[in-house]
Amino acid sequence: MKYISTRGHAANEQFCDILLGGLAPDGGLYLPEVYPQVSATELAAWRHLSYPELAFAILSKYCTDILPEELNPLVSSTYASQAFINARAGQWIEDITPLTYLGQEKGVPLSLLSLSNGPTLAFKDMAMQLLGNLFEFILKQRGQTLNILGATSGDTGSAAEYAMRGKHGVKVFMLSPKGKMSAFQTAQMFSLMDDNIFNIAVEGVFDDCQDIVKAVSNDHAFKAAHNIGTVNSINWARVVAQVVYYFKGFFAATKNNDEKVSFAVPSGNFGNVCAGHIARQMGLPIDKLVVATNENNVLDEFFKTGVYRVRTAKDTHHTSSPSMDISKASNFERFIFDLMGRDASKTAALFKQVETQGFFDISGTPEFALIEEKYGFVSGSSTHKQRVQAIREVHREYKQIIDPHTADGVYVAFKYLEKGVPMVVLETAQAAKFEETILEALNVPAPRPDAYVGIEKHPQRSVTMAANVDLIKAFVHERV
Ligand SMILES: Cc1ncc(COP(=O)(O)O)c(C=O)c1O
Ligand SMILES: N[C@@H](CCOP(=O)(O)O)C(=O)O
Repeated sequence: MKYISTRGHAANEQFCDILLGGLAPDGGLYLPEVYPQVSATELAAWRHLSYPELAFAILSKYCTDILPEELNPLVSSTYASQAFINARAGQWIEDITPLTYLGQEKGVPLSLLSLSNGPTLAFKDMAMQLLGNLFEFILKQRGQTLNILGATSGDTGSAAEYAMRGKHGVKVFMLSPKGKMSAFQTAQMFSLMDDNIFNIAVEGVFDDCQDIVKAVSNDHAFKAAHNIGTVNSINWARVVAQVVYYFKGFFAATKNNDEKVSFAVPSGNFGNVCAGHIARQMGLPIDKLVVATNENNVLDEFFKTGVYRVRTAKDTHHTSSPSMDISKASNFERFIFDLMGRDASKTAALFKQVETQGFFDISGTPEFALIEEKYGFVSGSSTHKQRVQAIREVHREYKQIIDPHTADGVYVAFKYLEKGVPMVVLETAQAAKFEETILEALNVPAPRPDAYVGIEKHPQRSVTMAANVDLIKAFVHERV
């Protein structure tokens, strides 16, 4: 399998190279040159696979430069490991992503696909645990080291740091927006004292952090001299690992492969729902992909109007679903590339316009007309009040405590219920990570795994820096 850039000016690469490289050298994002198709026979055979077996079946279509006998143990040691043991009840969750059936909403089966059973209690662990093992394997094979520069709005950071702790030859430099993550998320990252982990609190918003990561990656000389890699969903490996649970969720929500399922996906950087788009392109019978945003509704606005208008830091809201406080969704470019018929020059022109004018407008074009019909995308957004209401409702009706991001998904999912199509909401984090909002909604804290009781009181270590590319580069340079 070869990988191409959405901007069309980078050499085609193999999986292991783009895993280490992250952003393409022309500033684009990598995608496979074709999406492998899953035949009806294959889909029938996959229905009964365990999570590690399914992950291997899917990943072996993409990681073609890793021998199957090497990939299989990496995948099974990731998804059959102790990493997924602690999350809820202190037991290993064999399904890894269990589906919880909530009930019938307006005659439609409604379920939660629980993705937060990994070590940091958010869906990012699903891909990040695999990335940690893949990095270690490839770096050892090549005798190289890697310095990861990442951006987080709360969950990618801790998932990456927990996955890379103690990994030989890997250092992590993680940028987060100062004071904008929940107390739990902050403590989870900043209480790590490992020598290979550096937490940098940036005076700005998540988009400033992501811009810095992209600017450093686009400085090819610096990137090469400092072995810079990335763990954000800029990195294709993150997205492809997330494709697996759409298949698992589909099988769990249906009895046979003639049925269809809709997925509601709490969205910010568009990585999670982009994985759903890839699964659909591979032939998974997905009806709708429901993009749910919070008050930072850039994506909702696009899917409703065809105008993609990014916001400045000043216009980015600090909300109670803070991990989705994103106004420049980096993976969106992958979808636009597909929507534009994989025309890299059109894609590059649109994102050039975003850089220079802050928006593009494809309303009235034949491509925009295809979005729902051909690609199944619909969208909605929620406010703080609506999220709190959704948390209360799910607790009252179904006895489940959901986190505010999942609540965004539930709220928007209700608008797209369709007879005969089960609706699966992706549960993207455990409620314990957002105690303040849970207390506001339910007056009781969400249960926490033992390992996290009192984490906010642990000593913390981080440095604060201005949102300045040169300062961050100097910081990295001094430590690698
Ligand atoms: C808990 C949670 N929900 C939803 C999202 C949004 O996912 P994505 O950025 O892949 O759209 C994030 C962050 O990415 C998150 O941490
Ligand atoms: N919501 C994320 C932001 C980064 O997204 P990513 O999927 O591109 O890593 C976070 O919690 O950090």
